[in-house]
Order: sequence, then structure tokens, then C-alpha cells
Amino acid sequence: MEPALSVRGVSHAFGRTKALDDVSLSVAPGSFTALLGVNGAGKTTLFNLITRLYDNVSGEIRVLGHDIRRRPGPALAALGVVFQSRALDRDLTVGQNLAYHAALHGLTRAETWSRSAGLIARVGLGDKLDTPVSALSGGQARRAEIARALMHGPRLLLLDEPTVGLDVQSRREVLGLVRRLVEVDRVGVLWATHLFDEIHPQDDAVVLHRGRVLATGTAGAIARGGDLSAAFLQMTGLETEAEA
Ligand SMILES: Nc1ncnc2c1ncn2[C@@H]1O[C@H](COP(=O)(O)OP(=O)(O)OP(=O)(O)O)[C@@H](O)[C@H]1O
Repeated sequence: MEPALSVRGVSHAFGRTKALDDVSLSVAPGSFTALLGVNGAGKTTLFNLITRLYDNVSGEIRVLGHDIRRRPGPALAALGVVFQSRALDRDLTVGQNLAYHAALHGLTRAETWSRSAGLIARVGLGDKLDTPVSALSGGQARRAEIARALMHGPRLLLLDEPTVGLDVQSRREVLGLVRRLVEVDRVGVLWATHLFDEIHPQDDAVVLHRGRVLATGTAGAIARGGDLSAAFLQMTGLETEAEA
């Protein structure tokens, strides 16, 4: 079966700064894959390449088998994304934000209304369709963003540190929602984070540090049966740097 996402030998530089250096990873269909890295690891650069905000000039990126350079249309149609910074229009209602996204993807009016009603109920905001985004809490706005990202039925969902800035209850709701999408709908998820308590031992994980992949496998295997954050600190050398 085609991976939901395949990244092979991808590098990217900003002037002399190598943000990504020969990065390879994949996300299986219906898997929750954690992209683990501290600030500056290269997570956002990778997301910007996958979504074609930056041109990918070295290596290959495929979404559901579609090369993002040669077949950008089908690749982007199979992809949903929740960026790190908030991306809803705060003056529009939740329903209007979803409808605008649906229009960009060519959904009909009927499809738009049936999908937005279904998705907004799914993310627990059934009574908020006509509420302006400015009146939502941070956690509700995140869940609305996830609903928007799902409007066109993507098979791969990218989320860039989606729980940063949320309280403990909202973090749990957002994470639970995304895990259900993986388990029930078999969406492939790439979840970028530096919050290790979000990761289960059976999750797939990729350790990215200073633009390089240091480890891939299940989080449990990477942690070698111990604590994931301790294994991460040791692997990246951050533990030694902090002691020095
Ligand atoms: N537009 C840019 N111009 C120059 N350098 C950049 C630019 N974007 C990122 N970088 C550099 O590339 C490297 C990777 O940054 P990136 O934002 O991808 O990391 P990140 O893992 O997403 O970190 P954060 O969690 O802080 O967003 C860093 O050294 C960063 O300073």
C-alpha cells in the first residue's frame, strides 16, 4: 500500500543555514506519526516543503503516491494541514471559514453544508457553526481549524505543534480528536511536537534535530523501554549541552 506520506532525501537551506539535511521519513495510512524536535529542528521547514509553500528542489516528496512537484493537484487534494500559527479568519463565523475552504477545493454548496455540519459536530462544536471565530476559546478554534482541514476529505493530515498554548483540557480534546481520526477514519497523521507526554509508546516517531533525522521507529523502541524525553535528550546531545 502507498504510504500516506513519503519523504526521500530532502534537503533545504536558507543561505548558509541547512534547515533540512537529507531527510527521509514516511507516514503509513492510518498511522499516528510523531515528528519530535525542539525549536529550530526543521519541522516547520519540512511542513512548508510538503505543502509547497517552499519549492522542494532536492529529494522527493510524495503524498498518497503523488509526487508534489509533478502532480501537485492530486497531492494537495489528498493533504490537510493545520499550521502552527492560527489561520482562521476571526471576523467570519466557523461555518463561513469552512465554506471558504470548501470553495477553494471545488466542493458544491450541497457538499459544503453537509460536510461542515457533520465535521463541526464531530469536533464537538455542533452549536458553533454561526459563531464568529473571535468568540471561540483557543481550544475550540483549534478544533474548528481541524474541521476546516478535513473539509475536502484528505487522507494525510499534517499538524504543526497544534496544542501549544492550550490548557490541559483543550490539549487532551485536540489530541483525542486526532487520534480518533487515525483509528476510525484511517487518516495518516504527522504530528509535530516537542511535548513528549502526547506520544504513546506504540506511535511511530521520527526524531529530527538540527535538520537531520536521528531515529525512526515506534516511540517505545526509540525510548528503549525507558523515558522518551530522556532518550531524546541523550540522542540529540542536549542533555550534555545543558550540563556543560
Ligand atoms: N525563513 C527563514 N530564513 C532563514 N532561516 C530560517 C527560515 N526559516 C527557518 N530558518 C532556520 O532554519 C532552521 C529550521 O527552522 P524551522 O522553523 O523549520 O524549525 P522548527 O523545528 O519548526 O522550530 P520551531 O518549533 O521554532 O518553529 C532554523 O535554524 C531556523 O533558524
